[in-house]
Amino acid sequence: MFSTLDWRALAGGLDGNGWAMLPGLLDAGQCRSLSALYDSGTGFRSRVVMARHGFGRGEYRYFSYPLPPLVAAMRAGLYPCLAPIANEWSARMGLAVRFPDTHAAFLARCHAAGQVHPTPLLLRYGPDDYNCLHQDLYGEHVFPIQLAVLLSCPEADFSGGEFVLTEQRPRMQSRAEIVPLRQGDGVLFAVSQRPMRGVRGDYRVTMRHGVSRVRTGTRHTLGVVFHDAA
Ligand SMILES: O=C(O)CCC(=O)C(=O)O
Ligand SMILES: [Fe+2]
Repeated sequence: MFSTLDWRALAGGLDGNGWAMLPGLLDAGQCRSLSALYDSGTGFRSRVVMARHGFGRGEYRYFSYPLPPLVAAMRAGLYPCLAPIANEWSARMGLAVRFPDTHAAFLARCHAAGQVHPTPLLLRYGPDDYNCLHQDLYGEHVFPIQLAVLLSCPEADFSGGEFVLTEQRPRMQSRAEIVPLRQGDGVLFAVSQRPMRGVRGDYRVTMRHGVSRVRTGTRHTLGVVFHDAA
């Protein structure tokens, strides 16, 4: 399903910048039907009001299993394309962990360690809502790349609310990047750490992501994390 994408270019973006765009991953109808699930409130295991936890302002809901077919297909379909990149990152960072070829095998590992709760989620932001810079870590097992898809249409449905990534290199101050997503665009990005080539070999950089303040309207996002939660 995703094997026809230009994975050399995508791996180049992930290696170089810590993120890569998947333009037009979902069409407008798919975006609308996923967004509509949010308010229907069915098919979710929990709802989080971000302000209650100091995560920002806005809310999100984690899907329950079974995931909506489209979400399940993206999670299982992207994983095998990402696992080789994740394995190269592990090797370059001197980590022992290696990721199996299939998402089912990786989930079995998560589940055996007690990480059994599904992590794909829908987020909803209204005026003045935002998402603090964070990392989606849910236990010992971490797949180092995740996906977010913008379901709303910038300028038509909302203004502000930009997807922000920061990268912190050892002994240096953080730098930020904005990913200019349109409706249906996906962004693959590093969950927490990735290797960066330096003159004396690879070193680790720390990534965080968040969303700047929504000025007007409503913004929905789909988040797909590949590890499950404890
Ligand atoms: O709403 C967004 O664009 C970011 C969502 C997020 O934090 C995630 O998908 O992990
Ligand atoms: Fe996140």
